[in-house]
Amino acid sequence: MKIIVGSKNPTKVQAVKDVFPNNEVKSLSVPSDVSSQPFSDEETRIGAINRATQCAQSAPGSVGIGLEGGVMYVENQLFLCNWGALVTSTNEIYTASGARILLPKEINDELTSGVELGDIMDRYAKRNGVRHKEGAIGIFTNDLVSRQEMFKHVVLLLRGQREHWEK
Ligand SMILES: O=P(O)(O)OP(=O)(O)OP(=O)(O)OC[C@H]1O[C@@H](n2cnc3c(O)ncnc32)[C@H](O)[C@@H]1O
Ligand SMILES: [Mg+2]
Repeated sequence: MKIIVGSKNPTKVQAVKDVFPNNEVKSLSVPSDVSSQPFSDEETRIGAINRATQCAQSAPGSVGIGLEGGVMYVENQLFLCNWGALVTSTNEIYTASGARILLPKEINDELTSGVELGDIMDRYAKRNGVRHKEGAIGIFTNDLVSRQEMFKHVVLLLRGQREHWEK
Protein backbone atom coordinates (compact mmCIF):
# COMPACT_ATOMS: atom_id res chain seq x y z
CA MET A 1 0.00 0.00 0.00
CA LYS A 2 1.50 3.28 -1.14
CA ILE A 3 1.01 6.37 1.03
CA ILE A 4 0.96 9.83 -0.48
CA VAL A 5 1.44 12.89 1.77
CA GLY A 6 -0.02 16.16 0.48
CA SER A 7 2.97 18.41 1.17
CA LYS A 8 6.69 18.77 0.54
CA ASN A 9 7.20 20.18 4.04
CA PRO A 10 9.82 17.83 5.58
CA THR A 11 8.19 17.95 9.04
CA LYS A 12 5.00 16.47 7.56
CA VAL A 13 6.66 13.95 5.22
CA GLN A 14 9.00 12.68 7.93
CA ALA A 15 6.15 12.36 10.45
CA VAL A 16 4.34 10.03 8.02
CA LYS A 17 7.52 8.03 7.33
CA ASP A 18 8.02 7.63 11.10
CA VAL A 19 4.54 6.14 11.53
CA PHE A 20 4.59 3.98 8.36
CA PRO A 21 8.19 2.70 8.27
CA ASN A 22 7.24 -0.34 6.18
CA ASN A 23 5.27 1.45 3.49
CA GLU A 24 6.35 3.36 0.43
CA VAL A 25 5.75 7.05 1.29
CA LYS A 26 5.63 9.67 -1.48
CA SER A 27 5.09 13.41 -1.20
CA LEU A 28 2.93 15.45 -3.53
CA SER A 29 2.38 19.18 -3.47
CA VAL A 30 -1.38 19.70 -3.53
CA PRO A 31 -3.50 22.75 -2.69
CA SER A 32 -5.42 22.76 0.58
CA ASP A 33 -8.26 24.74 -1.07
CA VAL A 34 -8.65 26.76 2.12
CA SER A 35 -6.82 30.00 2.99
CA SER A 36 -3.04 29.73 3.23
CA GLN A 37 -3.55 30.69 6.87
CA PRO A 38 -6.62 28.84 8.20
CA PHE A 39 -8.30 30.65 11.10
CA SER A 40 -10.48 27.98 12.74
CA ASP A 41 -10.57 24.32 13.65
CA GLU A 42 -13.14 23.72 10.91
CA GLU A 43 -11.11 25.41 8.16
CA THR A 44 -7.88 23.71 9.21
CA ARG A 45 -9.56 20.28 9.26
CA ILE A 46 -11.10 20.82 5.82
CA GLY A 47 -7.67 21.79 4.48
CA ALA A 48 -6.28 18.48 5.74
CA ILE A 49 -9.17 16.51 4.20
CA ASN A 50 -8.80 18.32 0.86
CA ARG A 51 -5.10 17.54 0.70
CA ALA A 52 -5.62 13.87 1.65
CA THR A 53 -8.46 13.41 -0.86
CA GLN A 54 -6.41 14.78 -3.76
CA CYS A 55 -3.49 12.54 -2.83
CA ALA A 56 -5.68 9.42 -2.61
CA GLN A 57 -7.23 10.22 -6.00
CA SER A 58 -3.84 10.85 -7.64
CA ALA A 59 -2.92 7.15 -7.68
CA PRO A 60 -5.59 4.41 -7.55
CA GLY A 61 -5.17 2.00 -4.63
CA SER A 62 -3.10 4.39 -2.53
CA VAL A 63 -3.83 6.10 0.77
CA GLY A 64 -3.71 9.91 1.03
CA ILE A 65 -2.63 11.84 4.10
CA GLY A 66 -3.12 15.57 4.59
CA LEU A 67 -1.63 17.60 7.46
CA GLU A 68 -2.61 21.20 7.99
CA GLY A 69 -1.55 23.88 10.44
CA GLY A 70 -3.79 26.74 11.46
CA VAL A 71 -4.85 28.99 14.28
CA MET A 72 -8.10 29.26 16.24
CA TYR A 73 -9.67 31.39 18.96
CA VAL A 74 -10.54 30.02 22.38
CA GLU A 75 -12.22 32.71 24.48
CA ASN A 76 -10.60 35.52 22.46
CA GLN A 77 -7.13 34.05 22.73
CA LEU A 78 -5.35 32.73 19.67
CA PHE A 79 -4.10 29.14 19.72
CA LEU A 80 -2.04 27.15 17.27
CA CYS A 81 -4.13 24.24 15.96
CA ASN A 82 -3.30 21.31 13.73
CA TRP A 83 -5.34 18.69 11.89
CA GLY A 84 -4.64 15.55 9.92
CA ALA A 85 -6.76 13.44 7.57
CA LEU A 86 -6.28 9.99 6.09
CA VAL A 87 -8.34 9.06 3.03
CA THR A 88 -8.40 5.44 1.83
CA SER A 89 -8.67 4.22 -1.76
CA THR A 90 -12.39 3.57 -1.11
CA ASN A 91 -12.80 7.14 0.18
CA GLU A 92 -13.12 6.36 3.90
CA ILE A 93 -12.08 9.51 5.78
CA TYR A 94 -10.37 9.54 9.19
CA THR A 95 -9.41 12.79 10.93
CA ALA A 96 -7.52 13.73 14.09
CA SER A 97 -6.33 16.94 15.68
CA GLY A 98 -2.98 17.79 17.21
CA ALA A 99 -1.76 19.82 20.11
CA ARG A 100 -2.99 23.36 20.71
CA ILE A 101 -0.90 26.00 22.44
CA LEU A 102 -1.41 29.70 23.07
CA LEU A 103 0.24 32.22 20.76
CA PRO A 104 1.37 35.60 22.15
CA LYS A 105 -0.77 38.66 21.49
CA GLU A 106 1.78 40.29 19.17
CA ILE A 107 1.51 37.28 16.83
CA ASN A 108 -2.26 37.59 16.89
CA ASP A 109 -1.96 41.24 15.78
CA GLU A 110 0.34 40.41 12.84
CA LEU A 111 -1.76 37.43 11.75
CA THR A 112 -4.95 39.47 11.67
CA SER A 113 -3.18 42.00 9.43
CA GLY A 114 -2.68 39.20 6.89
CA VAL A 115 0.86 37.87 7.40
CA GLU A 116 1.28 34.05 7.44
CA LEU A 117 2.41 32.47 10.69
CA GLY A 118 5.42 30.84 9.03
CA ASP A 119 6.78 34.28 8.02
CA ILE A 120 6.01 35.84 11.40
CA MET A 121 7.79 33.03 13.24
CA ASP A 122 11.10 33.49 11.38
CA ARG A 123 11.22 37.16 12.37
CA TYR A 124 9.98 36.51 15.91
CA ALA A 125 12.48 33.72 16.62
CA LYS A 126 15.30 35.26 14.52
CA ARG A 127 15.67 31.90 12.81
CA ASN A 128 15.25 30.73 9.21
CA GLY A 129 12.59 28.34 7.90
CA VAL A 130 10.91 27.68 11.25
CA ARG A 131 7.89 26.12 9.48
CA HIS A 132 10.18 23.45 7.95
CA LYS A 133 11.99 22.74 11.21
CA GLU A 134 10.93 23.09 14.86
CA GLY A 135 7.77 25.06 14.00
CA ALA A 136 5.95 27.57 16.17
CA ILE A 137 5.22 24.73 18.56
CA GLY A 138 8.97 24.15 18.98
CA ILE A 139 9.66 27.82 19.63
CA PHE A 140 6.89 28.19 22.20
CA THR A 141 7.67 24.91 24.00
CA ASN A 142 11.36 25.73 24.42
CA ASP A 143 12.14 23.10 21.73
CA LEU A 144 10.61 20.29 23.81
CA VAL A 145 8.02 19.41 21.13
CA SER A 146 8.89 19.87 17.45
CA ARG A 147 6.45 20.31 14.58
CA GLN A 148 7.46 16.88 13.24
CA GLU A 149 6.83 15.23 16.61
CA MET A 150 3.46 16.93 16.91
CA PHE A 151 2.47 15.79 13.41
CA LYS A 152 3.77 12.28 14.17
CA HIS A 153 1.25 12.06 17.00
CA VAL A 154 -1.53 13.15 14.63
CA VAL A 155 -0.50 10.51 12.08
CA LEU A 156 -0.44 7.84 14.82
CA LEU A 157 -4.02 8.82 15.67
CA LEU A 158 -4.96 8.44 11.99
CA ARG A 159 -3.24 5.08 11.54
CA GLY A 160 -4.67 3.72 14.80
CA GLN A 161 -8.24 4.72 13.97
CA ARG A 162 -8.02 3.17 10.54
CA GLU A 163 -6.65 -0.08 11.97
CA HIS A 164 -9.40 -0.14 14.60
CA TRP A 165 -12.32 0.46 12.23
CA GLU A 166 -11.07 -1.73 9.39
CA LYS A 167 -10.59 -4.77 11.64
O1 LIG B 1 3.95 23.39 2.44
P1 LIG B 1 2.80 23.24 3.37
O2 LIG B 1 2.38 21.84 3.54
O3 LIG B 1 1.63 24.14 3.03
O4 LIG B 1 3.37 23.64 4.81
P2 LIG B 1 3.21 24.97 5.68
O5 LIG B 1 4.44 25.15 6.50
O6 LIG B 1 2.74 26.13 4.85
O7 LIG B 1 2.11 24.58 6.72
P3 LIG B 1 0.51 24.71 6.66
O8 LIG B 1 0.08 25.16 5.31
O9 LIG B 1 -0.05 23.45 7.20
O10 LIG B 1 0.23 25.83 7.77
C1 LIG B 1 -0.60 26.95 7.52
C2 LIG B 1 0.10 28.22 7.89
O11 LIG B 1 0.44 28.24 9.25
C3 LIG B 1 1.85 28.28 9.40
N1 LIG B 1 2.19 27.37 10.46
C4 LIG B 1 1.38 26.47 11.00
N2 LIG B 1 1.95 25.83 12.00
C5 LIG B 1 3.18 26.34 12.07
C6 LIG B 1 4.26 26.09 12.89
O12 LIG B 1 4.20 25.17 13.86
N3 LIG B 1 5.35 26.81 12.70
C7 LIG B 1 5.44 27.73 11.75
N4 LIG B 1 4.45 28.02 10.93
C8 LIG B 1 3.34 27.33 11.09
C9 LIG B 1 2.42 27.85 8.07
O13 LIG B 1 3.69 28.36 7.81
C10 LIG B 1 1.40 28.46 7.14
O14 LIG B 1 1.59 29.86 7.07
MG1 LIG C 1 0.93 26.09 3.58
